[in-house]
Amino acid sequence: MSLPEKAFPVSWDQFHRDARALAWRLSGVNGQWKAIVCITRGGLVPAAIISRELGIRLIETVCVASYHDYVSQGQLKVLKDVNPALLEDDGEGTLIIDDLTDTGKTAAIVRAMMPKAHFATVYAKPKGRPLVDTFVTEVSQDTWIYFPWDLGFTYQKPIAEDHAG
Ligand SMILES: O=P(O)(O)OC[C@H]1O[C@H](OP(=O)(O)OP(=O)(O)O)[C@H](O)[C@@H]1O
Ligand code: HPA
Ligand SMILES: [Mg+2]
Repeated sequence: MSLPEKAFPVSWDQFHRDARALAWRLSGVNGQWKAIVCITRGGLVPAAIISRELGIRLIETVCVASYHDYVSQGQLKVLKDVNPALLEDDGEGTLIIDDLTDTGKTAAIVRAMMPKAHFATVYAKPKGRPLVDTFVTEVSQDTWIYFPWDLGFTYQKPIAEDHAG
């Protein structure tokens, strides 16, 4: 297993600001969303922030798992489908939320369930970007985003020591 070249660590504060920025963008897209479908587990945190900002109280989940460790993506498994009531009208008026899109495979599976829904993520990498309607920040494909719920405080070597032969 090889780690991606670049690291993009995100603090709670930064994540809150970025998720709020996503809510601002979404508020300009549609007056009123019927419901949020959040893709667990990563979509749970931005969905909480966006539901608060946009006053959306109907929250549904679709449970998808794929990454077994940091980098390698296994077979995608849908552990729980969306409530069938939300699949009527092909998901029109529904907002799908995830923390990020990377290869776009998760987005493609969930989009196929609700083709008319609006798909939004906080972060996007180039391969997944065409599958997302609204996002806030793009990072390169060779970057790994470290979310605050996966991090703890650790000692950081000075940059100069990293470069020393
Ligand atoms: O665009 P893709 O290459 O499909 O990757 C993006 C997905 O990968 C991560 O979820 P993961 O499956 O690791 O599960 P988690 O949300 O429970 O951490 C992330 O939260 C996205 O849902
Ligand atoms: O860059 C990432 N960070 C965290 N989880 C992920 N799942 C796919 N890509 C990523
Ligand atoms: Mg996820």
